[in-house]
Amino acid sequence: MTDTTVTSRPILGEAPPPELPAPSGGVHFRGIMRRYGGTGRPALDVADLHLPHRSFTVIVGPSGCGKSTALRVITGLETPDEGRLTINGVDVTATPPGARGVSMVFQDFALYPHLTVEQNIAFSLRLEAKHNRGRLGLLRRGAGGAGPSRGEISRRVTEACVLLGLADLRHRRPGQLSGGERQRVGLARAIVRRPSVLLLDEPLSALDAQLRQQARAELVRLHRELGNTVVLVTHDQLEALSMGTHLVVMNGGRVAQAGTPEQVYRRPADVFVAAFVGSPAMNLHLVEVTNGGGALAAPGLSARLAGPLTLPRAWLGWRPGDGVIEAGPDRAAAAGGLAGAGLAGAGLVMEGLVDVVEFTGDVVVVHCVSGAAAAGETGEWDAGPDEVGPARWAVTVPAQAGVPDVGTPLRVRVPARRLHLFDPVSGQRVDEIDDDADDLAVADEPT
Ligand SMILES: Nc1ncnc2c1ncn2[C@@H]1O[C@H](COP(=O)(O)OP(=O)(O)OP(=O)(O)O)[C@@H](O)[C@H]1O
Repeated sequence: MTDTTVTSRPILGEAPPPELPAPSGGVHFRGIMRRYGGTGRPALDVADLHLPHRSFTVIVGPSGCGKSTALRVITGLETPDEGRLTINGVDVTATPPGARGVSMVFQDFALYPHLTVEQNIAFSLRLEAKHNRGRLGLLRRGAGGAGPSRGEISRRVTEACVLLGLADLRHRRPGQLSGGERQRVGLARAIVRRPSVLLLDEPLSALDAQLRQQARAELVRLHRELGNTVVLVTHDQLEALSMGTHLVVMNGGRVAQAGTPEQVYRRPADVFVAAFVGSPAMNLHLVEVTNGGGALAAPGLSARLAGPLTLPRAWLGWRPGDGVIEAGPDRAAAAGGLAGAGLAGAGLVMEGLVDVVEFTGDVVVVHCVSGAAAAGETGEWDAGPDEVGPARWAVTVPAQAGVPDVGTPLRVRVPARRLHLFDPVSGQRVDEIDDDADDLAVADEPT
């Protein structure tokens, strides 16, 4: 993780870091705690999180993990019970929302239905001008005073309309716009104030798939053109991984991991992040550590490790896109607990039967079962949290590569550098697999 990304209190870990000088730009959470009702588990508990100046940070996490609370703390709509928030080096913890240089776009865009596009976009600037003139006692004298003048407002509104392709829609009301157009008005209204920080709370969730795709590209382009700091909250895996320069994964009010999308995807810090980030989700198997710590085993699964793993069990993870399908084993091997052939192979070998084939366009997701499930035994198929057994797993293949039939035995090999190991008790990552290294924890070649 680079200096410009983020540090945070680990989910299971030590005390927060000592006082650090605030990074000069961007948004910095320092020991921020927000507890609704003053008791119980905090909705937000962030020891040290820096969203760099001019970055595009995407925040993801399950429902209720504190994403919106984090945005509301940045806007000033929510005051933390503890800690400090700095924006571009200035402590704004006690600064009112309107004076922070922050704009927020909400999920429903919150447009005024009786105002035209142009009036909606100009609204906050007009309010600001009126407020400032009134505050300075200049209203009666009719002077322009502080705040944008009428000409300035008109210029900025025109600029925002052009930037977001709304020039021809200026005189329409929100009810006469499509969802995508409304979304652009919401954005125009936020950027017209020239915020140094732009917050987007699931702004694309109301759009259909095609509009969403266009809107994603528009947001990325807008960020490039405006050069401000953007923070976007989403539930969408594609948005999480594709849009931002930085990704923050939250869980239970805390930052589970922060880094570039690639870092988080390729080296999840714990089993929660591993399971949460990525679609289709990472395959995770609770496995026995065997052979003096040098191998992993479970029904339908075999892996050879380079260095000893000093745990009796581990969570083993691999992404569906990292598996390479080999010639299928015989049905008995797939059903019975792994095939001896796999033991001599590369990092991990999985064997099972094709259960469901999911066509998604260019890629096919092949869902497999192994162990008892593959043998057709009745009862509980999925391994519970304390049971060893890779009952179900998935591998993706290009559609043109040919799709295996349901019921076909399948053998999949996963290179060592694409394996992930986690402590079954703490959930923390325990391997040291490095994308750039040939091999660290798991042997890549047969030994
Ligand atoms: N005003 C409030 N009073 C009491 N509890 C609240 C309040 N607002 C939020 N919470 C609680 O704080 C926690 C975090 O809520 P928050 O809205 O930040 O989550 P979120 O990650 O944005 O969820 P979602 O993805 O569902 O929008 C939740 O447990 C929620 O129930």
